[in-house]
Amino acid sequence: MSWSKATWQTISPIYHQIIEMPFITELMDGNLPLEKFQFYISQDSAYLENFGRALALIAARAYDTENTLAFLQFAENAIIVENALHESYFKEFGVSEKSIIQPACHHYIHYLKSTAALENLEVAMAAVLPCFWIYKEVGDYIYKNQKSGSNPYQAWIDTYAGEEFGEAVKKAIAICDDHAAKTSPIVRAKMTEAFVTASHLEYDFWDAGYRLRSWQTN
Ligand SMILES: Cc1ncc(CO)c(N)n1
Repeated sequence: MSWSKATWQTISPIYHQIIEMPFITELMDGNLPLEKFQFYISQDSAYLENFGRALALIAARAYDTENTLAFLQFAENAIIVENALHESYFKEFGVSEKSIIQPACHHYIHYLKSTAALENLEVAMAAVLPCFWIYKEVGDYIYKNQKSGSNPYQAWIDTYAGEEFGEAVKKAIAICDDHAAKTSPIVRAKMTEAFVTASHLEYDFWDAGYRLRSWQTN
């Protein structure tokens, strides 16, 4: 079995917990409170900027130009999506400019950046994979199961269920499988561990959005 198939089986319980989260079910039904969506997109803007930086770092470390190019394109795309958040969603949903990076987002982006900088390249690639793959699965799930009628979050839903994102996800999975096949069992196990950790952080990111989890300052 490929590394990616085996690893997806490992995180399957986390994925199933994610699609049952109130953030996801309410987003799907269109009744997620605006305040929660606003919190989420303001944090996701910071996330995407730093996800792009982690991807660019992996691009610089790649073993050949083909993989450098693939990760540069992923990085560029993360920045393009971040720009779209600013251009349309921030205005549409009344989100003000840059906000403070709150705990779940802070944890996730620093995990990705330190892994991209300090761990084996293969492990770094595995750490960023859930950001692609879980979003694709969640995007498709929401798209298929949404109620008919208007949903204020429709444009957001369409972004991640789209074909273009699907192609990028397939490519990222194939690159990880290729690297997993060529590396040692020890590094492969660390790849799996990184994928599991990032999957937990994906869960936590939505959970923080639903609970509006912020730094405690009193
Ligand atoms: C937290 C998070 N993970 C993954 C994606 C998809 O790139 C995103 N926009 N936000």
